[in-house]
Amino acid sequence: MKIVVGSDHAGFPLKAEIISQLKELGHEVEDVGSFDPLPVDFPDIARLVCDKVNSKAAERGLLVCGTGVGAAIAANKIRGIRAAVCHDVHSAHQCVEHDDVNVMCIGAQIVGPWLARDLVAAYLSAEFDRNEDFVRRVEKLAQLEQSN
Ligand SMILES: O=C(CO)[C@H](O)[C@H](O)[C@H](O)COP(=O)(O)O
Repeated sequence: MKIVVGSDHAGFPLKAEIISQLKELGHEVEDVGSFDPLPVDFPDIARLVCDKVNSKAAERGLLVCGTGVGAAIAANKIRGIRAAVCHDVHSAHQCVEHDDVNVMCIGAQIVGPWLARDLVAAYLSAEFDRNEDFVRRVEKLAQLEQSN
């Protein structure tokens, strides 16, 4: 799978670990930064990741900031993006299965590298379940975007 990954300064060290894991798992990875630990604003990185997902340059996105929260807020403001902060393995796969999440956000100040590995593996191995209830709810999410 082609995965786009981005982080701010707080997520920078964990992003490097996640990229190593993705490569080990055989995924193709595009890193959109940041490329050093200097402060950078998470909305700018969220834009870069989400544009790659929306243009289908990548199938899924991963964002890492301090808590995952700012990255998720930013990503969810971009049309076509369904982002979620996931710090437990169940949410990491169910968010794809039920909600067709296309950008998962992780807080590097909240989870360690080993839990992050499990979160990433759960997220990437999950697929959207095209059950009519889930499809209808995701369509309603798109309608909410249009109504703003
Ligand atoms: O977690 C974040 C946003 O939800 C960010 O990664 C930052 O950690 C947070 O905004 C704090 O900013 P700082 O410049 O690292 O103090």
